[in-house]
Amino acid sequence: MKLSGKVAVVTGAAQGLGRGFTEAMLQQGAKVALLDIKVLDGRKTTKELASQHGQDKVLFLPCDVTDKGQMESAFQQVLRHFGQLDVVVNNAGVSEHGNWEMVLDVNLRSVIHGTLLGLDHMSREKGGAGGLIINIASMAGLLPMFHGPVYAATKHGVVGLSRSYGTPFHFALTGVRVCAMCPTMADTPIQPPRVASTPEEQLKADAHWAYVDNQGGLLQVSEVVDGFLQLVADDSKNGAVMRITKQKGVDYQPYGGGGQGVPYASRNTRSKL
Ligand SMILES: NC(=O)c1ccc[n+]([C@@H]2O[C@H](COP(=O)([O-])OP(=O)(O)OC[C@H]3O[C@@H](n4cnc5c(N)ncnc54)[C@H](O)[C@@H]3O)[C@@H](O)[C@H]2O)c1
Ligand SMILES: CCCCC/C=C\C=C\[C@H](O)C/C=C\C/C=C\CCCC(=O)O
Repeated sequence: MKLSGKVAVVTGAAQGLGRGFTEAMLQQGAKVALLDIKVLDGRKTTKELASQHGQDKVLFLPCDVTDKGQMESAFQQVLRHFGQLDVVVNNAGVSEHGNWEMVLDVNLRSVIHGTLLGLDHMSREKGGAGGLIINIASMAGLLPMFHGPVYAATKHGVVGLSRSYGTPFHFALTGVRVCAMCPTMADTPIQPPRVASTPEEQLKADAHWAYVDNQGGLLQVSEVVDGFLQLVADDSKNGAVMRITKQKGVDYQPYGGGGQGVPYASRNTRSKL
């Protein structure tokens, strides 16, 4: 997809990877709605981006992605403000912590909801023009993570969701590509400090940073953004799961076939479009 003239929604856009994706899309001529629960940071980021790219190119909407009403209202406001929607980036996420239900709500439930809203507004079968949904998973969506079992479970869920909506069966109806990105550890505020406040936390932090150092350090946000732009540009990628690591850079998780809905989509669904 060429981004010039397109409209995107990015959740968790106030900082980190979400800010990076937003900035990159603005540079390529898109307009972007930034959604985040951090209102002060979101406003500050949006102001900075507006001064570089133009006030008419950005819109900040305070939004807790776990609140279904707030998400629905945010999507409505984007359509009212910009008049169209072409790209949804479900990026907001939190790392593992004591409240596992909250990790599940932010990292998986809200991504499912954001995907369904994106499909509602962009699907050809519902009068939309088609589009692109990129769900930000993690290498923890493909590997176990000893200090993040719930985090890993949510990211595995994001990969399964994206692969399933990214099948020919759905694309024939919607014209919406759905893909997932799986970066390894990246240099954003989500990373824990090297020095923790309790011995138990220190044990985890030491193991975490030993893993990061052993992998060649943290990815820079720009390395993840480069992969993101490749995925946006390549219209042949649907249901694709992009990996980004220090060792191999950008590549795709290989999968066998199955569960694609191809015979049904080609025999029945396609002929109705
Ligand atoms: N940094 C990494 O190592 C890494 C690696 C792989 C995947 N990821 C994933 O990338 C995504 C972005 O992470 P990041 O590293 O930029 O982290 P980050 O903490 O810098 O940014 C996350 C953003 O999400 C927002 N957010 C959190 N909960 C929210 C909610 N309920 N409603 C709205 N916004 C909310 C935060 O306010 C923040 O702005 C996450 O899904 C994360 O799991 C991160
Ligand atoms: C001590 C708490 C660490 C919290 C780390 C925070 C966020 C990291 C998020 C990334 O999405 C994780 C990315 C890749 C990790 C994948 C597998 C790790 C395997 C090794 C391990 O178990 O640590």
